[in-house]
Amino acid sequence: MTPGAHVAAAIEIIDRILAGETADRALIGWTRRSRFAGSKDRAAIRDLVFSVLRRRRSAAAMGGACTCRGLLIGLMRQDGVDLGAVFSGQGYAPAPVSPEEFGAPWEALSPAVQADVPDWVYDKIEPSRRDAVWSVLRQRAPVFARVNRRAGSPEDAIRMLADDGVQAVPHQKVMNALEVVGNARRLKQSAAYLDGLIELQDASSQALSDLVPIPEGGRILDFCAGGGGKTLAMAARVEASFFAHDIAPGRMVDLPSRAKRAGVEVTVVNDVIGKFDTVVCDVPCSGSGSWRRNPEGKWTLTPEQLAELVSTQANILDEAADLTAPGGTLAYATCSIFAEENGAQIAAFLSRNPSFVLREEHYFEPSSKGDGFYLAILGEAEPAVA
Ligand SMILES: C[S@@+](CC[C@H](N)C(=O)[O-])C[C@H]1O[C@@H](n2cnc3c(N)ncnc32)[C@H](O)[C@@H]1O
Repeated sequence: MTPGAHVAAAIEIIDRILAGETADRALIGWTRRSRFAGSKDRAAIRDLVFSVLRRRRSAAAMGGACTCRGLLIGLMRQDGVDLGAVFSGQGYAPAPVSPEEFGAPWEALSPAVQADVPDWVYDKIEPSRRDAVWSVLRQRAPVFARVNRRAGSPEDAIRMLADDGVQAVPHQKVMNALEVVGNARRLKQSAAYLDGLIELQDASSQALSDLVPIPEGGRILDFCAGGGGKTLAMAARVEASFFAHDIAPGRMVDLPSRAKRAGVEVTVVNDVIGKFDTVVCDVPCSGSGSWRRNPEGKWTLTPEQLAELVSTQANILDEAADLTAPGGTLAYATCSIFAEENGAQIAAFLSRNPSFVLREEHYFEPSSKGDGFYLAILGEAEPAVA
């Protein structure tokens, strides 16, 4: 396929997204209808679609309209692509661009439009963080893998991946993290992945899992386990009894097979009984720290939804506090960059639960080294001896 045909395909897919389909569904549908496209074509088209979703506001402004064609024109203008070469009208390429289709130049866009977030979201973080955070979230996310140290070393993983044509390098700061720098789309077919030597996991998510205190031989509960990314990362670190719970048990359906592949034991529990030495709450949140991976979230989040999430998080924390053994640890995590889901949520929890203290707090800003996350390590004070 030519670059023009890639753009025509992206226009078709974005048309469906604008009509209400999710990006993943629209991409899968296009792939099914377009058997002629090879894996490199599919990767190039996916890249265009996700770039538009990340930069939707500025692309619409520069392309003169929030239509599928306008968005692609705006994106290409931003990237300095020769529009005449791509929108050539030749073969499968889209029709040439007329001067009326040009929107505003980059310099004329407001800061929130350049940041590619809604106005109310733009104002939510302090001015000193805005430029760095919003510009990172407009970019493509790096791909990270976690090396399962029970199965081998980072060097083993890099070698095995290279044998399958996947290039990876060690992460500068996170011990068992690799950045996949070439042929990431082959990762899930690689022997290193299929044999349980690596898992796909963001580097900040790995760093956060490494910081949760896990006593050897203790009872550890992942209260919002979802797919189990953090459960598996913690279980790879220490010998302890791991329990996974989620209000939506269907989300944990792959966890037993993933645990088996990784050579660790995790018990899935629907009814949580007893107390635990460590309770981890990786709560549902705005996902704002990982919006470059899931860019649709930044356009669909509303202030009302955010308020509802904050209230759900508070309820989960209170429930999890009751499950924490005296002297135990309650770890609270989000992939959010907003204060009300992070530090302010914990301050409110501490005022409701004076028997807990804040032991550690970690902020991970979204960057080339990982997504945005927050972690609070809380401790339940030992009851005083009379
Ligand atoms: C951020 S995701 C967890 C991701 C997961 N820890 C991982 O690393 O892959 C949040 C999870 O919380 C679950 N959840 C929402 N409300 C809950 C509740 N009241 N109790 C337990 N889990 C809940 C959701 O179903 C969702 O799977």
